[in-house]
Amino acid sequence: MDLLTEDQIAQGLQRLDGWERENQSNAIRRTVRMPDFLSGISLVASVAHAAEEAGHHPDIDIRYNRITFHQTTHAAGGVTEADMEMAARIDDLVSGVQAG
Ligand SMILES: C[C@H](O)[C@H](O)[C@H]1CNC2=NC(N)=NC(=O)C2=N1
Repeated sequence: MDLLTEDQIAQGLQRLDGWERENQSNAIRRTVRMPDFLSGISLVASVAHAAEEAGHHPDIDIRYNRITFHQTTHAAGGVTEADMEMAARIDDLVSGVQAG
């Protein structure tokens, strides 16, 4: 899959909710704060199932109730359309459960 240009990434971010460019790891990321640890883990489980379905997987950092999703295409070495699609699926799942 083709890498997106920086302009394409910037345009894609405008259609997503709370995602930002992460230059160090050539990814996009979103941090979500959940009410507590276990609701964060439930969100991660929902995202994990969606990722399996899509065949495309976020890197996930869990710190108590704060979950950061990083999306990059390892095989391409950067951000692709598959990352934008997975980010949108994560947004849908977060919208269903998020407290703030
Ligand atoms: C064979 C399989 O499709 C690949 O290993 C997929 C799996 N999920 C993946 N997820 C992400 N984020 N990047 C990849 O390059 C990737 N590769």
